[in-house]
Amino acid sequence: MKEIKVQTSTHPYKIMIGEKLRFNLSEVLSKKYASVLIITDSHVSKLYLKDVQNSLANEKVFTAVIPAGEQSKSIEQFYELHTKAIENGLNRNSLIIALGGGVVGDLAGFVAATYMRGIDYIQVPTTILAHDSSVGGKVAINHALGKNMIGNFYPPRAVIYDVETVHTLSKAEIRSGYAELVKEALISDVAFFEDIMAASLDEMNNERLISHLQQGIEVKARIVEEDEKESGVRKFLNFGHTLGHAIEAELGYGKMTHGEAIAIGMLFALGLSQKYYGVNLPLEELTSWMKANAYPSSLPQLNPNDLLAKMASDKKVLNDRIPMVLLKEIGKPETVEFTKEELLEELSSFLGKMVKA
Ligand SMILES: NC(=O)c1ccc[n+]([C@@H]2O[C@H](COP(=O)([O-])OP(=O)(O)OC[C@H]3O[C@@H](n4cnc5c(N)ncnc54)[C@H](O)[C@@H]3O)[C@@H](O)[C@H]2O)c1
Ligand SMILES: O=C(O)C(=O)C[C@@H](O)[C@H](O)[C@H](O)COP(=O)(O)O
Ligand SMILES: [Zn+2]
Repeated sequence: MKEIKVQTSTHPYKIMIGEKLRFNLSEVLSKKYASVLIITDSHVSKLYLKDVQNSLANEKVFTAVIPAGEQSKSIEQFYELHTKAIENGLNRNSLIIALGGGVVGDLAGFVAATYMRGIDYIQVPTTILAHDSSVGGKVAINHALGKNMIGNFYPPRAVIYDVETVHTLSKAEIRSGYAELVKEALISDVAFFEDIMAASLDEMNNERLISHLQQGIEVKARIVEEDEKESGVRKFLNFGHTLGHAIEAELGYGKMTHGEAIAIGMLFALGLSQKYYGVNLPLEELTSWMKANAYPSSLPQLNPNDLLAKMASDKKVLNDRIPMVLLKEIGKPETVEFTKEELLEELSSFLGKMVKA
């Protein structure tokens, strides 16, 4: 097992990465809790809930199973989970366990952040994407007008990542998770990026997968330690997200996976970076890799003005300009502000190509 420590303003926590960790949760909990509520979704419950329940034989355990999918990051589901917590008598000495991907992690983390003004929770990620979402304490639900609009920064007590679980993911979910690894590579390290580009998602060997997950987590953990509340370098973790989030909201949550939307957002951000800095970036290499790995290469017709309106309500926006994370080169991200008019031209041309592709 590998351990990565994260220091936050409220408390430090450990990310434990290894195989079969889901069978030993009790052993890694640092304290005894009055009760535990495991929140998971309808797919993950069938695969891993029993293992986790059995590993907590000495605790009083309740479970809540939400419908799988992005639409569960909703105010209604949030309220239902609070009802469940109250009905089961959870108190300030109770623990919430988020067992699943980023949807469960973001939602359950936000329930933990708000139940009785905040109780402990741990992340037990089961998707590749959740190497990112389980670390850093961003917890949230969506609003029809924007992604993750209702949330908080609320770090978990621990992240227990049993990497064996990702072997049951569908190809679409592997793709989605790898988009965030590509993001972490692009903002940090050319060797990491090239190692991903050299791999095929269909033939990924376990050792390489674990190495990518560990590298991605290291990148994320170090950024979060430096800037937990996103006033500076944490914005770089949003590379590809300004457009990606707008696409998710415009298409309707869950129509495209988070990672696929972010992958499209990264292509846009790379093209914009090339033009803005007059540099060559691996836009073609990434486009070919995405094609080889069956990422969506086209988009339904979307109105650029509607997308821009969503981008203008992004959390990074502080005035009437839209901050975009760009790359000067791999590992050298910067935030650059654009007017809506400047972005409209770029976006219209990008979307034109995506619709035709
Ligand atoms: N908080 C953050 O820092 C952060 C970072 C990145 C993404 N996110 C959020 O994460 C969400 C996306 O997370 P996700 O991609 O994990 O989606 P998800 O949680 O919806 O999981 C994807 C699908 O895979 C299924 N699944 C989960 N684990 C499985 C397993 N081991 N085997 C088989 N199926 C499994 C789920 O039931 C679901 O159908 C988005 O809402 C995004 O905004 C948050
Ligand atoms: O941890 C971060 O910071 C990120 O930006 C990670 C992103 O991958 C993630 O999708 C996050 O939820 C986006 O946050 P938001 O503040 O743009 O909603
Ligand atoms: Zn993301």
